Amino acid sequence: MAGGAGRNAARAIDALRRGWAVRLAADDGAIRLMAIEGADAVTLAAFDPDGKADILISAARAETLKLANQLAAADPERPVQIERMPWIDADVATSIADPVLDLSSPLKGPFRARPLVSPHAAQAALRLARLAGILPAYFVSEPDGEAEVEASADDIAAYDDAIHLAIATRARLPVSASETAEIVAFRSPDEPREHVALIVGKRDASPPVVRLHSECLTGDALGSLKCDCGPQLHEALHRIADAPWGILLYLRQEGRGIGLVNKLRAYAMQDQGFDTVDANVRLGFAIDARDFSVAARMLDLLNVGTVRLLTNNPNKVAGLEAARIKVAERLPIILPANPHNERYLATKRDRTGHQL
Ligand SMILES: Nc1nc2c(ncn2[C@@H]2O[C@H](COP(=O)(O)OP(=O)(O)OP(=O)(O)O)[C@@H](O)[C@H]2O)c(=O)[nH]1
Ligand SMILES: [Zn+2]
Repeated sequence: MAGGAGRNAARAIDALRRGWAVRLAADDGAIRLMAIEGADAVTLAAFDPDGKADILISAARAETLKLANQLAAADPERPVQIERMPWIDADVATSIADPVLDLSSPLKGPFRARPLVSPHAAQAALRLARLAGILPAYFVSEPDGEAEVEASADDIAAYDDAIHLAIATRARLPVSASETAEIVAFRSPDEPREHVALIVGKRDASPPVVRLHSECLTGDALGSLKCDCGPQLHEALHRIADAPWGILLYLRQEGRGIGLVNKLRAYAMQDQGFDTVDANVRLGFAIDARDFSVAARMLDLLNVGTVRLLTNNPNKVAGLEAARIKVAERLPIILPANPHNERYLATKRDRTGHQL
């Protein structure tokens, strides 16, 4: 989709992060949005001088706000529009948007749900929030004639499609696990995240040992003990180095695809007692927002059709196979727990199907 669609989605992401209005169109209508995250009295007055804009949130957030009994069909994918009350200013809206604040700012209410103007545009809006790495919560109004940033639900749906990903460059990269490794960088004209592959060992006809590693700044770079990412990354590199050959794909899917800031919000929720699954859901995201077709595309570009996959996650196997990469073997990668990640690992085992 290089070109128009990518440009529209990129502009919409940029606009939302800056607190600017976006007009989002779908086959069933159009809406005008401003992210609640970062909104203040001034930006809100500019977006909505009459104080009439409603609020758009995820179904999960609506449930926490005790709106579930007002929803026609309890569809977890369907966003919920809350009627704007005079007492909902930018600060109250922020407490509606951000579940991390629930303990410190008990919620006002009651809230009233209203029919969605355009359910498809509203759904695209929530997807756009994940792509922008912001909370899925907006001020929403009917579009007026003003020229604004405009995007369509189709633009948003196509945004992180890996189809235009290509190899940008490659170079020798000696690493502690292997002095002869080669790094390959991938880039897409459609979106800014640059994925990399580290190829270790001498390529032969056997299927390589492959690790799909999703970015985790806290675990990979800071030595976080809350997850198993850092030790898994290093173990994977050594296991690959011990094999005839292999590839580590470093995927820029921070926080299982919700971005660093939202992951840290999920951590704040975990500080309040929620587990990793409930924290994601309460924020208004899927339990796992990753799409592994990007990894399949990278393997295609490296002319690899069959892999031996280092993972405990059956969804990674299924994701590759759905994208026509054959997984000849799944190799477990299990590391000892520590007191800080015990519960996280147990949740992966008990609630997300990890084979641990
Ligand atoms: N949203 C969210 N993301 C997290 C949390 N803890 C870790 N992550 C992210 O989860 C991802 C972990 O990815 P992987 O280790 O590749 O995948 P996995 O699903 O655990 O599967 P394995 O291949 O078995 O390790 C990284 O993107 C982390 O940033 C959390 O509590 N919340
Ligand atoms: Zn991690």
